[in-house]
Amino acid sequence: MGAGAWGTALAQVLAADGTPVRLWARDPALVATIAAERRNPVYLPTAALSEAIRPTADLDDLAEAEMVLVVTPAQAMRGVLRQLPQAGMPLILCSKGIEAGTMKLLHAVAAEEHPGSPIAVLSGPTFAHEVAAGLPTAVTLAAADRDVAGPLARRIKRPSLRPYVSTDVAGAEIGGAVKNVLAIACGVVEGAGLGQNARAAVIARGFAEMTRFGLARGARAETLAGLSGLGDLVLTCSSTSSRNYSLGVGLGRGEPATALLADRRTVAEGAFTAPVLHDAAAAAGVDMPVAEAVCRLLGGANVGAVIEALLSRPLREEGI
Ligand SMILES: NC(=O)C1=CN([C@@H]2O[C@H](COP(=O)(O)OP(=O)(O)OC[C@H]3O[C@@H](n4cnc5c(N)ncnc54)[C@H](O)[C@@H]3O)[C@@H](O)[C@H]2O)C=CC1
Ligand SMILES: O=C(CO)COP(=O)(O)O
Repeated sequence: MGAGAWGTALAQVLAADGTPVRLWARDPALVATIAAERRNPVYLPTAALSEAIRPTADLDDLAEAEMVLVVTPAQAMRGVLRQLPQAGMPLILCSKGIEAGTMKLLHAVAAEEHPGSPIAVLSGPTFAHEVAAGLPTAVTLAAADRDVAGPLARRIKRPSLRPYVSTDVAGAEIGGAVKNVLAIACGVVEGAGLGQNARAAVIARGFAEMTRFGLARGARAETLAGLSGLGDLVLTCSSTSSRNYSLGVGLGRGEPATALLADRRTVAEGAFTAPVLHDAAAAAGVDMPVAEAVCRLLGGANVGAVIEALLSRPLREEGI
């Protein structure tokens, strides 16, 4: 469900061995193009798509599915889930974010919209173009019930896709949501020319923020230090393949956030997560200075002033 870069890549890795996969896109014109060209020229132009992928613009076509992978932008998830037939099939949430307004993690959103469906979360260091190309990738597959996560993991594993099972759903989600905001911060470091020492500092202190917030919201530290937390943080904080990192590079160069966001066709989730995270951290009484700095930059604050404010914070002991 969702034919952006990530939904298309997941469809491809699952269908590469001939497993039939329906790929839902909301845009019928994109569905027609994917069916005709066996490519998604808008969101994943480099990947040749398997004949086993059947694109559709009709959510009713998913009613008979063995499972549904939900891969819309995080803020669109509730609306699209509301239109999906209530067929009780497992839902695997692959998007990364926190719902604006409610501050809910996406598994809670899905459970509200589909109370009859088992819910799982798939998250980790996974650039879509690499997954579609069959390059080796490991992910966290989390569900509250191990008897849900285990069979799903066995069903989606492929020679190049290795799921690790977890029962820490909140931890798997928080890592993916928070790292997008921290990836913007690392992009800012590059764009502002602050050097590699500074980037490593942002990754390490950002991880401390992720851990503080995660623990406050019921996550386990070992999950945050795993694929869906630290693993994904390292990936997206060090590559311009990350849309979030690239957005940060622009901000660091002093380009206005409004113009950078208006220019994007693809989603940089961190820009939507940052203000929600700011509110959620305040509600949980958690200090998140790096995420807060990203929020200020997205709101139009001056780069130099934001960096100065971060560096002049009172000294503290290292640790979470
Ligand atoms: N691209 C990647 O490498 C990865 C992305 N993700 C996550 O997957 C989610 C989707 O990301 P991508 O596929 O990369 O996005 P994308 O930017 O490539 O495509 C977004 C897709 O969502 C659709 N869309 C936009 N608004 C919508 C709405 N209101 N209702 C339904 N569909 C809507 C667009 O038409 C498009 O098909 C995000 O939460 C992202 O953080 C997770 C892992 C890897
Ligand atoms: O989540 C991702 C890789 O795991 C993709 O990162 P971006 O959304 O920053 O491109």
